[in-house]
Amino acid sequence: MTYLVRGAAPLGGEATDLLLGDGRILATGPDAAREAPSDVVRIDADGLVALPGLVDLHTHLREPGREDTETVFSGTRAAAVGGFTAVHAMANTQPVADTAGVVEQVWRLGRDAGWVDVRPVGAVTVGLAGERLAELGAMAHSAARVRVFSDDGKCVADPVLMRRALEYTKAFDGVVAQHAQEPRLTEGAQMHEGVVSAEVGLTGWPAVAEEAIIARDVLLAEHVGARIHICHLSTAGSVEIVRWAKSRGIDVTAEVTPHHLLLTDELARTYDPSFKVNPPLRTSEDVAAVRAGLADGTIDVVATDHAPHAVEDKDCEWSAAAFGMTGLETALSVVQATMVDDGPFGWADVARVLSVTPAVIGRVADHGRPLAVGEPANVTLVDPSARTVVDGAAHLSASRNTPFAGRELPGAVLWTFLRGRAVVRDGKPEDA
Ligand SMILES: NC(=O)N[C@@H](CC(=O)O)C(=O)O
Ligand SMILES: [Zn+2]
Ligand SMILES: [Zn+2]
Repeated sequence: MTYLVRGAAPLGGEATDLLLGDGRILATGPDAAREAPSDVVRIDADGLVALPGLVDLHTHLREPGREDTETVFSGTRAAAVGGFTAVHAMANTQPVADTAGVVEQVWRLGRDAGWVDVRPVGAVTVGLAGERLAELGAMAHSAARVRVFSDDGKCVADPVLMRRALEYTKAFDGVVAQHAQEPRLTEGAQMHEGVVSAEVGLTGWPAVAEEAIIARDVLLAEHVGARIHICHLSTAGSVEIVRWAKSRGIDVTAEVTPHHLLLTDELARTYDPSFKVNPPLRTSEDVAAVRAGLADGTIDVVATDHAPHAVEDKDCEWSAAAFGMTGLETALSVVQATMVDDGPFGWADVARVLSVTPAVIGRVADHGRPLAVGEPANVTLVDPSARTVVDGAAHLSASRNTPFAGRELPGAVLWTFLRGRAVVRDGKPEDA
């Protein structure tokens, strides 16, 4: 199938036409209509923004092990509807993705589902237990070609193991993505430690638990000469540390989640576990700092940390509930709300933090590329003028634990093309 996308604005710039076919962008501008075959499918994209397909560095797909909450199929279908064309599948599955066998299984499931490209993340340590390094090289050299390694959900707390992991991954151009949480400082913690935790009587999680690990690890990365990535950075102090590390030339990148760009610990007053997440929602000062850090490039990317959970693990009292929120289907809207409509970003900046840079960090070929002739046709068409009230029941994820339910958010993904194939049309997955 060949598609003629008429009048879309690439990266929010001047409107033009795009001809997509044979998996590639075949032509742009006046050439597109001229070169279109007679059976071309025309898409009126007036008022739509064209972006390179989004790339998520941090997605929990839950397969193998918790297929009741998400599968590779359901999660990648939700991702496509959210405008993504590639996702990194986190390693905290059951069994843990700590062998070439498991990462190849996840990679194959992703390929067979066909919604987005799935890049499995390999665990840093066996069973995420933080004791022995997993077979990092075997995962890197497997069919899944793992480049991102993370014990996400758990911190690689042992500095000797962290050092070794940085040394090994450097050898094959990989990166360790650290879930920065000093475990001794967060025992029993339920939410951000501050005024609100004291008032509602929940055990607090101090900002320093995150910041201490980031400070340690950027220094370790400098010592070893390796690159390092920081998962879901959430505090003003963390932004300062990463800014300092970058100014020193340390090869560090960092991500922020949509929920940490928009929500604060005030929401814990509701005792609604939809707002329970790791790291916890922080203060409005932290939200301002992560927005500023994303705006000035200290924070490189937005990553969803899509963390689906079963109803029984969320529909219970706060302290018994699981940590985590879904995010694939709302990420672009939250970035538009916080950084475009209410911030300094243009659409080229959105493409940078949600596609171009995550593809570079994850070493994902064919994604985050310019919308130019000859490039792979991984393209997302967005209507920035749309307004939607979020309804978890309408989401395609197998889980419903969105923290944005009932909120009106801007923007809607109308079309997602994976290598020229329309996997989402008019906002719906192609099989619907
Ligand atoms: N973010 C969360 O609150 N939970 C994640 C783990 C993680 O990202 O640390 C999960 O796997 O549920
Ligand atoms: Zn994490
Ligand atoms: Zn996570």
